[in-house]
Amino acid sequence: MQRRCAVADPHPASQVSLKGVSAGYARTTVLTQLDLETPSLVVTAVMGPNGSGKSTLLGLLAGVIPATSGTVVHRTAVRPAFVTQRSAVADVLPLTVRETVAMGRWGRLGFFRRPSARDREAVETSMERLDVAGLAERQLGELSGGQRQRVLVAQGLAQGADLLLLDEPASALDGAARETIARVLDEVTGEGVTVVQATHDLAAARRAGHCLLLDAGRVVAAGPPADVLPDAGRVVAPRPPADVPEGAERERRARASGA
Ligand SMILES: Nc1ncnc2c1ncn2[C@@H]1O[C@H](COP(=O)(O)OP(=O)(O)OP(=O)(O)O)[C@@H](O)[C@H]1O
Repeated sequence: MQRRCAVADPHPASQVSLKGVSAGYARTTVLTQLDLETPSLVVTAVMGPNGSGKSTLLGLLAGVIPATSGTVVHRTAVRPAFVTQRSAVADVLPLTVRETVAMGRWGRLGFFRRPSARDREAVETSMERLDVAGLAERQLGELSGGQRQRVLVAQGLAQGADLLLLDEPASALDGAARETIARVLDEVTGEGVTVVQATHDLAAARRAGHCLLLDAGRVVAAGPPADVLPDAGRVVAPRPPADVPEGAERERRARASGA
């Protein structure tokens, strides 16, 4: 496989281009022969049923899961910010909210450099935007799931990357906090950031500029939400058990519907 970072991009409209990409884990191939583009400076929503490969795709875009074949071309060489639902480091260290968000700057600081005024400003601004500045001195471990989720998004934002990858950023949130995150994601696309988020939230996907629908590790639809989301019910609906042949399942449904 090839991972290339090009500054003079032949496809400036794409933040990341995948061609014939397969990827997965030690004994499992999850993503199969993916061809896709994530458009620059918009929010892309990645949807699909449980196990369809959304998190694996984000890991691939983040560079933490290698492609086993195909090419992955990033528009720039800047390291993407990757926000997962849990942070392994923050889980084991007794960190305050401010320290957790400041971890987003570590990649820029190197080991010995002290945070500059710009680093501190990025941390404070990110906390304010995600509405967690009032929690700055609290320990991360004392927060509710929704507060914690917003802190992790603030950490991703503080990194200052041009590609922000989020794995179900709103899963533990109430309506107001969802709105805060959705608004911030919209805003940052106007500030030079491309956003890709995996989500089961249809409202978040409708609001996105671009949608990718995955099923069983393949892209089954891609495009503007209005074109892609009518298919969401079909793909998100549970599939028949693997051992039931398709024809038998069709007959079972026909009998159940009285047809
Ligand atoms: N660390 C891992 N090792 C081996 N297999 C994994 C690992 N993580 C995920 N998988 C498998 O990869 C497949 C895709 O998982 P993935 O987490 O990418 O799906 P998803 O669409 O994000 O699911 P969900 O909606 O439940 O979050 C699943 O079959 C899962 O069991």
